Amino acid sequence: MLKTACIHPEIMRLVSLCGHGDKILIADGNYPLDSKSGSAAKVYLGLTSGIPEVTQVLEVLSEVVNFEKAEVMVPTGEQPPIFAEFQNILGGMDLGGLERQEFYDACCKPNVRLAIFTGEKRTFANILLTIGVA
Ligand SMILES: C[C@@H]1O[C@H](O)[C@@H](O)[C@H](O)[C@@H]1O
Repeated sequence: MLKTACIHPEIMRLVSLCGHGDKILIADGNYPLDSKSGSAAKVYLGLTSGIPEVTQVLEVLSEVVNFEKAEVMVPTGEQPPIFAEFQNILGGMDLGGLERQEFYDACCKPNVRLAIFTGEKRTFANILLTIGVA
């Protein structure tokens, strides 16, 4: 077993092919990943309801790559509590907010290189991350 934070072969391969400015989507279990992630490579990690959570995947990816920007899909009402968890994991980074359709559009752009589907049950628990320099 590898001693790296991430031991998933396909995710490690795809992340290693990314560079500064490329984007990675970690999506909740309700996100229409197949139709709303453009040409990004898709990894279906969701096993059952709630496993894994988006925050667990974010924690692991944050160990292997630097992120310089993070965007979330914002609902019309209250801000979901998971946004504070995202910020915490990302060392207090501000989150950019996109409306639902804007978020889908951003995720369909060619610079989104990897899209990860989780079993996350919480809604509006998607995060679009931009890779920074190492
Ligand atoms: C309305 C929103 O649609 C998105 O695709 C989902 O990922 C969110 O959780 C929420 O259901």
